[in-house]
Amino acid sequence: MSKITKAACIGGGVIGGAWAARFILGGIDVNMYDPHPEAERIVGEVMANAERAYAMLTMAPLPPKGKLTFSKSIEEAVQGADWIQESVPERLELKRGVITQIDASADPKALIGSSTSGLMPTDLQRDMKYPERMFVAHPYNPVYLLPLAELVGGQKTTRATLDDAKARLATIGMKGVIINKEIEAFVGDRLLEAVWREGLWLIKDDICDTETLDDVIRYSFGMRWAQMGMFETYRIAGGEAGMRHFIAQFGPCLSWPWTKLTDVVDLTEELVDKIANQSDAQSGAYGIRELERIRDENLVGIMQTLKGSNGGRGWGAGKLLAEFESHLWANAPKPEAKAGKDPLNLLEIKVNPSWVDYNNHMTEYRYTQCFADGSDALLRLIGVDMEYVADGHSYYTVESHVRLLDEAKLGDNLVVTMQILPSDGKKVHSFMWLRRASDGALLSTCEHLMLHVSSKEGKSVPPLPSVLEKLQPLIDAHAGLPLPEGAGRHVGQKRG
Ligand SMILES: NC(=O)C1=CN([C@@H]2O[C@H](COP(=O)(O)OP(=O)(O)OC[C@H]3O[C@@H](n4cnc5c(N)ncnc54)[C@H](O)[C@@H]3O)[C@@H](O)[C@H]2O)C=CC1
Ligand SMILES: C[N+](C)(C)CC(=O)CC(=O)[O-]
Repeated sequence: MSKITKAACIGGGVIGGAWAARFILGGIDVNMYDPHPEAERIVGEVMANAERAYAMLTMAPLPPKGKLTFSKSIEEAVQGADWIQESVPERLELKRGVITQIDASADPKALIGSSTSGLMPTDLQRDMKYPERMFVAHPYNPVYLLPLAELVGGQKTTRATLDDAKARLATIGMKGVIINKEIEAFVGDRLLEAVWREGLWLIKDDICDTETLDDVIRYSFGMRWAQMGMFETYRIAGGEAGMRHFIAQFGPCLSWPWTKLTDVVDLTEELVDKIANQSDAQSGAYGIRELERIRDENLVGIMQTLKGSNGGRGWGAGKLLAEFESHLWANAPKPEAKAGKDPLNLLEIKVNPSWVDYNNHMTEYRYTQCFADGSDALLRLIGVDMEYVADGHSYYTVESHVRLLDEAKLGDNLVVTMQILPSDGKKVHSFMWLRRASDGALLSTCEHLMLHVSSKEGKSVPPLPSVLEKLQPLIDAHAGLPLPEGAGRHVGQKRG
């Protein structure tokens, strides 16, 4: 599969900095050019928030981080890059000049994406020598978490360029959506501008203030839109008769009309003051980076929930996250099952902010998650991968007993180790320990029982030989070990 091996980011503000973070956390080296005197600080702060977000987002093994280098010119930045992302301010002349400069210095085969929110790619590629490789890759803020990029070609862009861009974006967890025809503001910003335009009228006309307007969005259709778009949502709203009934009922309202969409609000100084003051009253208690972190935690939670939706198959951005994680696992170095008398070292995990509860320590079900992920790590070790599961074989957990012995705190690095208790492969009985990495303190234990099943036959069966030949040496190596303290306990039994 084609991938991005080296990227250049031209412009490192809100969007360019976050593109750089997406590339770097995807294991890609980035050359950045931005003449802003504080570009390194700004990109560094975006990078820190992005790393924090990824630690919450996924347990899958990210590749080693790419290297970030600041360049002194566009010419220097684009050397060796096979993906160049332009993210300079939204002014046609400036962007066209920058893109023409990139074109003149870059490898003629390198792809050149523009982050423009609405300019036409045909206008941007006008002066290029190799315009066929230039397109709009319009992302959404924050680029390191939101996976969409609208891919829009100009008159001289080839279809192969757009297909290639889409395939490469998939390797960094992004969904490239190819837009059929070029149009100002593409699809997303056309929709957003309609809502934004109407919102400005509602504030100007004192129908509501900024906080009320935002509450209307976030307590209602904002949540719906994270998981289904407008058409799927309205299909459901049509009841059993679906979309046709919905249009029959609400179509006529469009001409009443309920919007002022054709009118543009005059952004007078008075209106800008009004909006800015209301916005300060609404959110001024938080700094921008703080708001970014809150936003990121919420987005991570939404994506993780969507990953578990639809009977575990995932939905929308959550399905994409699951596919990205499979890609990461498939590309990670394969762990080897080393048989020996020591407990198996299975997993290292960091306690992230969304795991901490009102008692200010890791909430109880996350202990269980650590052990579930620990037993998944054992399964990877013995060759139970997605292919094996797709073939109709798997292990199901049938029993587990977790003891909470000490508190895991925000930011702690945790380690899961395992001793395999007497088992025959069809049954895997184990004992796991969760320890704090810094001082080895024991925080929790779990006694755990899994059965190997044939999902086609709906019953427990022995594992296939390919798995048993990796598992048996581990079982044998631990066979003579004494039972760990805590194994075989019942709930409420005194320690000792
Ligand atoms: N902010 C947003 O929510 C989104 C913005 N975009 C698009 O991304 C692009 C950048 O927007 P932002 O990052 O928000 O702007 P920004 O103002 O945060 O960043 C622009 C950066 O470009 C740098 N710059 C200016 N001239 C340059 C040059 N000649 N060469 C290299 N760097 C130069 C500036 O120093 C600045 O750091 C725009 O096209 C915008 O429409 C796209 C999606 C969302
Ligand atoms: C406001 N904006 C036009 C720059 C917004 C975008 O382009 C996309 C986004 O992230 O909302």
